[in-house]
Amino acid sequence: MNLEQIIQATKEQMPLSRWEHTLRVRDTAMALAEGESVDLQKVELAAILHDYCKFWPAEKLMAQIKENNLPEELLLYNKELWHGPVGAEIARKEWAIEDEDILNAIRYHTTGRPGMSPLEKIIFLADYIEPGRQFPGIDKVRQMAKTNMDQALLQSLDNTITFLIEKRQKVYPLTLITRNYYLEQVMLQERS
Ligand SMILES: Nc1ncnc2c1ncn2[C@@H]1O[C@H](COP(=O)(O)OP(=O)(O)O)[C@@H](O)[C@H]1O
Repeated sequence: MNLEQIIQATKEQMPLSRWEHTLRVRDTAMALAEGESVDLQKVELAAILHDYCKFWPAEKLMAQIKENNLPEELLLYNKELWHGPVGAEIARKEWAIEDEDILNAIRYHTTGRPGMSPLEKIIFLADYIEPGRQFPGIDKVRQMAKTNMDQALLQSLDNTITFLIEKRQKVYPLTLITRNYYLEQVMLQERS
């Protein structure tokens, strides 16, 4: 497995604007990783690969979900949720990435999950706050991410859930469970 080959192949999966987003996610993730006990090579690899399948056709993603026995419940929700879990399978099969932490960072970068590792949190937040993102409340999350990643996660999950409710869209239950988990974590931290 060679990073240059992975970079080239990833670039070929997406339009230039999404590749530029990927590079900003990598840079943001590397900055968030400062002072955290994470392997920077893993941060870079997970960031590069996180959107590998983002522009694959829905039929191809659907076939991969079935073929790899991924949760079929995903098919009942927004298509945007499919590329993370499929991306993790592709990273394992095409790029021989066996590191579960990297695979989980790719797998859960859109939905989150309770008990995320530092690497998973970094990729989730970097995707959310990279400098190309512009929406109300983003600067608050950027500030939080510098001092307390759990608080930043909670705020970004709250924002996403509120956004989906306002758009009258279904919320994937794992994201609700994740939000409740991080609310508890933040409340415990505030009490201690
Ligand atoms: N828990 C969820 N349930 C349903 N849809 C969701 C959920 N989380 C995110 N989404 C949808 O996915 C989109 C963002 O997915 P993401 O992987 O971050 O893509 P992008 O990088 O293009 O923002 C949101 O705009 C929303 O429409």
